[in-house]
Amino acid sequence: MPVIRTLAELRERTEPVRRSAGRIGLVATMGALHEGHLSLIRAAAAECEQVVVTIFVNPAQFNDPGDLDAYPRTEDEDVRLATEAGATVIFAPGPEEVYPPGFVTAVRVGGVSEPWEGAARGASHFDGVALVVAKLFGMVTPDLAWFGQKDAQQVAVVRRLVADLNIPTAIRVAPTVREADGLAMSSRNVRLDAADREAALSLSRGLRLVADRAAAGDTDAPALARAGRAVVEQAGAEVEYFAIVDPGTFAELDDLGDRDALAIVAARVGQVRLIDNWELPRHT
Ligand SMILES: Nc1ncnc2c1ncn2[C@@H]1O[C@H](COP(=O)(O)OP(=O)(O)OP(=O)(O)O)[C@@H](O)[C@H]1O
Ligand SMILES: CC(C)(CO)[C@@H](O)C(=O)[O-]
Ligand code: BAL
Repeated sequence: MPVIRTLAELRERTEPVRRSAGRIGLVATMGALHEGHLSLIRAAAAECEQVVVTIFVNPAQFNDPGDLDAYPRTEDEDVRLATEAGATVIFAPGPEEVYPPGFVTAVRVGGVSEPWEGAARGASHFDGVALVVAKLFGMVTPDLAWFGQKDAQQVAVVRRLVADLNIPTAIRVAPTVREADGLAMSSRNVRLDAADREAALSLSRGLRLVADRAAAGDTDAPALARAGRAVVEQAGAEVEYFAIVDPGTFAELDDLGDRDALAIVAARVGQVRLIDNWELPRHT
C-alpha cells in the first residue's frame, strides 16, 4: 500500500468515504508496530469502513532528545503489518507537514496532564501529545479513534481534550496487550537486554500483587502502592512512581472503597523507561 505523506492526498482518500457516510477510524502511532498497535487496528477495522493508521514520531512530545533519536523507526515493516491488520490508509507525514513554517498554536490540557507522566517527563510531554492528537483529528477527521490502555494517563488526557473542545470523535480504548510472561508490549522493549528484560517483568508483577491484595479486601491504597513499589525496586529497577489513582483525574487515592481505581507505575530499567498500569477491582 502506498504511504501517504501529505494532507492533500489524505483528504483525497477520506472525502469520498465521508460523502458516502462511511465511518473513518483513526489509530495514531509512532511506528515500530507490535501486537498492541495491531489490536487497535483490528478493532478499528471491525467498526469502520476506512481505517487510517498514522505513523508520526512527534518531536513535540519528547522532552529527551536522546529518546527521540533512539526511538525505533521501521516503516516498511510497519506498512506490511498495518495493512495485514486492516489499515486502509497509512499516513506518515514529515514534521513539516504537521508543523509547517508559521505554526504557533499550543494545546494544553490542565489538571490530568500534570501529575505522574506529566511531572516525570515534563509538562511539554502531554502538551505535545494533546497538540498532535488535536492536529491529527483535524487532518483525518475521524468518527472514532483508538488508544491503548497501556498509556492510561494519555487516554485520560485525550478524553478531557475531546470533551473540553467538543471534538466529535468517539474515543475507544483497547486493553493492554502483553507478552506471555506479562510484560506490556512497547516499542521501547526492543532496547532491553536479557537482564533488563527480566527486571522489566517486575512492573507487571508488582501491579498484579497490588490487584491480588485489593481483590482479597485490602483497601489501603498508599500501603498497596508501597508493596507494589517494593517488588519493582527489589528487581533492580529505578521506580519513578508507583501509585493508585482515580482513572479519570489521576488524583491519588487514599482508600479504594466502592470506586474505580488504577494502579500505575513508571520505572527505569537500564536505559529504558517503561510504564504499565492495572485496573483494580471495586469493593462494594
Ligand atoms: N501493549 C499495548 N497494548 C495496547 N495498546 C498499546 C500497547 N502499546 C502501545 N499501545 C497503544 O498504541 C498507540 C500508539 O502507541 P506508541 O506508538 O507510542 O507505541 P508504544 O509501544 O506505546 O511505544 P512506546 O511506549 O515505546 O512509546 C497508543 O494508543 C498506545 O497506547
Ligand atoms: C497518541 C500518539 C501517537 C501521539 O503521538 C502517541 O502519544 C502514542 O503513540 O501513544
Ligand atoms: N506511548 C506514548 C507516547 C510516548 O511514550 O511518548
